[in-house]
Amino acid sequence: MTLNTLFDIPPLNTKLKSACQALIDNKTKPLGALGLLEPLALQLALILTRSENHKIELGIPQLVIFAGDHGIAAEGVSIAPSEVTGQMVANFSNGGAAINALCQTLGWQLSVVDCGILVKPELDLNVISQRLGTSTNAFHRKPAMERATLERGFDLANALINNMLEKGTNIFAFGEMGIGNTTSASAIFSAISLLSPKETVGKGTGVSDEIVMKKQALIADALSLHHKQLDTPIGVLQHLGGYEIVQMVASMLTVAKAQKVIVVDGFIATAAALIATQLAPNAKDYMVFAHCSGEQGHQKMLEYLEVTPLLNLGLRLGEGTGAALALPLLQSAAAFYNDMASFTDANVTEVNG
Ligand SMILES: Cc1cc2ncn([C@H]3O[C@H](COP(=O)(O)O)[C@@H](O)[C@H]3O)c2cc1C
Ligand SMILES: O=C(O)c1cccnc1
Repeated sequence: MTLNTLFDIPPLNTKLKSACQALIDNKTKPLGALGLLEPLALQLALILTRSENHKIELGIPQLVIFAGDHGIAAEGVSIAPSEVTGQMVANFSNGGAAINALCQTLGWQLSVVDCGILVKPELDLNVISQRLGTSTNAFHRKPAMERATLERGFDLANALINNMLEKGTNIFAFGEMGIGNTTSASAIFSAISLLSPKETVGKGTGVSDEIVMKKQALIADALSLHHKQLDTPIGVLQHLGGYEIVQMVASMLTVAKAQKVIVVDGFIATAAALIATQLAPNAKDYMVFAHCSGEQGHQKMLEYLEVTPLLNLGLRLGEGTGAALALPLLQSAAAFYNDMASFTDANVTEVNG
C-alpha cells in the first residue's frame, strides 16, 4: 500500500444534513435543548445512515491500545522508566488496568497491539505483534525512525483495522501506552502549530517543573535539528513521533476512509488526530473528540483543531480512558435520534416555529 491511498477520504454526505437536522429539530423538545448531544447525533447520522429515515446503528465498539517505547524517555522526561510500558502491556492483557475496568463496564471490546516496546511481551499474553523496533531513537539527536519504518507501521495498522472493519465494527477508539510519549506529542504539536514548546509541554505523568523545562529544551533542540524535514505532516511524524503514534494515525485514516466513527482520546491520541487531519482534512468529519485532558496543551490542541470535546473530567491517563467514557454519550445521542417522537407524532404543540 502506498501512504497516499489513505489520504483520499470521502467527505460526509452533506446532502442529508438539512433533513437530519430537521428531524432533530422536530423532536419534542425546545430547539437545541439536548446541547452537545444534538451536533453529535447529526454527525453520527451523517456518518452511519444513508437517509433521514434510517436509524443510527452503533455496533459493538472496538478500542485498540497501541504501545511503543520512546528513545527520548532515557533523558528522564517521565516519572517512570521505559520498562513500565511493557509492564503495562502485560497489565492490559491480564485485565488489571484502568482501561480494562472501563471497557468491561461500558461494553468496549479491547485489543492490545505491541508496536515496538523494549522487551517483547511473553507469548502467553494476548497481545497483537506489530513491532517496528524496540524503541524509537531519541529525537533530539536523530530522526525518531526511518521513513520505511513509518510506512511499515501504516501497512500493519491499515491491515489490522481493515480486518476489524470486515467484522462489521463501526465505532473505534484508539488508546496508547508509551513512557515518554507526551514529549513526542508536544513536539508534534509545536512542529505543526508553530507554538513554542513552552505552550505545548505539560507534566505528562506528573513530572516536576524542572523536568517540564527539560522537556521544553529537548523539543526546542529537536525542532531546530530537524527543521528542514518538518514541513510535511509525514516528516513531523517520522522525526518526532512514536511507533504507537504512527499506527494510531494510520488507524484513524483507515476508519475515516471506511466512513466509520473514530472516538479520539486525550493528548497523545489528539496529536495523532492532528497529523491525520493534516494529511487528510476530511478525516476530521469522522472524529468525535471525547474529552479535554488535564495535560496542559490539550485544550490548545483542541482549539487548534477547532473542535469541542464532550467531557472535561481532568483525566490525564491516556490508554483510551477518555474515549471509553464518552461511549454512553454516543449511545444517548443515537437513542434520542432514533427513538424520540416528533411534535406531530406525539401531538405536542410545535414550539420551534
Ligand atoms: C503506571 C502508568 C500507567 C499509564 N497508563 C497510561 N500512562 C500514560 O503515561 C505515559 C505518558 O506520560 P509521560 O510522557 O509522562 O511518560 C503514556 O504511557 C500514557 O499512556 C501511564 C503511565 C504510567 C507511569
Ligand atoms: O491526555 C492524555 O492522553 C495523557 C496525559 C498524560 C499522560 N498520558 C496521557
